[in-house]
Amino acid sequence: MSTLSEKMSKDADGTFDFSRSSVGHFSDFRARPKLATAGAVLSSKLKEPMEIEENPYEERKSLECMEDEEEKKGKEQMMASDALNAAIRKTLWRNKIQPKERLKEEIRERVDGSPESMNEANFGDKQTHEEKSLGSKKKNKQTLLLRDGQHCIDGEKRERELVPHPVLSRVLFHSSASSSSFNNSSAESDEVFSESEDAATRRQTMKKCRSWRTFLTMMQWSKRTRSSWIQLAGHQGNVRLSEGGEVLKRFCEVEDLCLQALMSDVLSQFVPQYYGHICQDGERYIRLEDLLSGLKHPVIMDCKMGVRTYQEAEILKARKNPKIRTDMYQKMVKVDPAAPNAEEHAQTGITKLRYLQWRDDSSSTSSLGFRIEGIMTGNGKVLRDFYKTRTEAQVLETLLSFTRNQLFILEAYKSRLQALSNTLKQSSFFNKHEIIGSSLLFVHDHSNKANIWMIDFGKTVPTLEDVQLRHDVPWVEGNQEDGYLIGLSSLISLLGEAIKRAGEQNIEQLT
Ligand SMILES: Nc1ncnc2c1ncn2[C@@H]1O[C@H](COP(=O)(O)OP(=O)(O)OP(=O)(O)O)[C@@H](O)[C@H]1O
Ligand SMILES: O=P(O)(O)O[C@@H]1[C@H](O)[C@H](O)[C@@H](OP(=O)(O)O)[C@H](OP(=O)(O)O)[C@H]1O
Repeated sequence: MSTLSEKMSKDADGTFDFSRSSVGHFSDFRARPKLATAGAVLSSKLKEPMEIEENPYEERKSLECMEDEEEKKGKEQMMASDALNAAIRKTLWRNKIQPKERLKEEIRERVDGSPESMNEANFGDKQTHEEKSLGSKKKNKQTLLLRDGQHCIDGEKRERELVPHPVLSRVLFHSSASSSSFNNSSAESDEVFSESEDAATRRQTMKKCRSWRTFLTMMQWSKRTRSSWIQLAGHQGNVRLSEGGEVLKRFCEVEDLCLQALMSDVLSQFVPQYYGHICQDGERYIRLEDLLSGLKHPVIMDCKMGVRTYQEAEILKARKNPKIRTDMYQKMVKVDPAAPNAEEHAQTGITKLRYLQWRDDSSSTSSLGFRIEGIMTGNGKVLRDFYKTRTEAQVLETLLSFTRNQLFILEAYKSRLQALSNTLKQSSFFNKHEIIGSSLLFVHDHSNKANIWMIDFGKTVPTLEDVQLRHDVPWVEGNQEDGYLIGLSSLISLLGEAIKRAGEQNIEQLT
């Protein structure tokens, strides 16, 4: 089995030229202060605004659409404005804060007219707005309000009924339906500007509308980066990106309940924002924030956490009703023809439990408490062959290749995991759940933005009343331990080792 660096070095375009990248980034690193937390690392990496040069045509086109000089000036000023840049950067790559604080911040932003409120609307807040809008506007379609306020649109091809911010909807209307500039006297405007508003207030609001439009134009550019969205691991076809930019995942009640609980837990800052459900063509989906949003050429790694990937219930099921799976036998033979025993060869089948246990043992799951499921490199190459990446040395090599020895990416990842470790200690969700088959999604891009998120709660279940999990002790049947913290501490220590190795290599290359 080849290591990741071997696989990468096979790339014809030489994208992964370690010597070049290492030297460059080392000097970068030396110039930066040592950053203590992921938040600090991230904010220090968010200096670069969106890559406007990516779509010069779009920029020109949108500028042409602006009719009056004032508007052009407004746009230029807005583009130069630090505040907007900060808002966009934050929108593209937010460093999450607690939901309550977020809600307060959003309310403030809405009052101030900041564009962020559009993209990062709090679930409850957005929901209320959607419901209100749905109630007040008589739509020509049947809208069913489901439990928890989620809505499901019947007989309609649209993905969801998202009603944006009132001012924003006006901007959308104007920018999409007509190329004319904003017109105070239009019927549309009348809905936005109440009769009691004086001219000054109107002017003020118009200014905001323009900033909204500028923001939307810039969001259009960021949308371009979506072509690099990918479902890296898991059941293929289970997860996809909607037209509206949300991640839609096939509905699973177990996962849905977890996500709901997580939104009000301290762990929410490590979990994609959950927006409820949607029904589409008779299929139900969970709506999630896209963690790759705004990233150009994202580099991703999916690590499945824990010392086992099967629930105790699956053991009981396998004993009671052993179902022989030919597909799993075939997958096993493909990786290791010698893995099945004589009986399994004879029946050309194995049970799912046998397959999952074999997967755990031949990868680093059983020994290190996590395994690498897949990696997408910056040039879009997808690597999923980590079945036999088991030892610390193999994982370390893979981590170095994944990050291309970039010290500050490694540092940011390590800090983020340390923050996760601290937060897990305070989390009541973590305290009360057995977390099986959940992943950590590592994401960074060429502009040095990096983050790690918890995803996939399809096999995460509440523990029984009398069970108190530690998460850091070995599993024996019946103790329900998942070994999540074993995996986390292995990852942290391997990242520490990778930082050391990358530093040494950088020094070697400099001397
Ligand atoms: N919110 C998200 N934003 C961006 N990408 C995501 C998001 N959620 C999932 N993905 C992508 O989809 C992949 C699979 O996600 P997930 O693990 O939730 O699916 P799954 O089918 O339940 O997996 P499994 O079969 O391992 O249980 C991830 O590796 C990631 O690439
Ligand atoms: O990654 P691999 O080697 O392809 O193996 C799959 C992986 O273990 C999934 O986690 C598992 O789904 P669950 O997590 O839902 O159990 C799936 O079982 P399935 O084929 O029964 O869906 C396996 O096929």
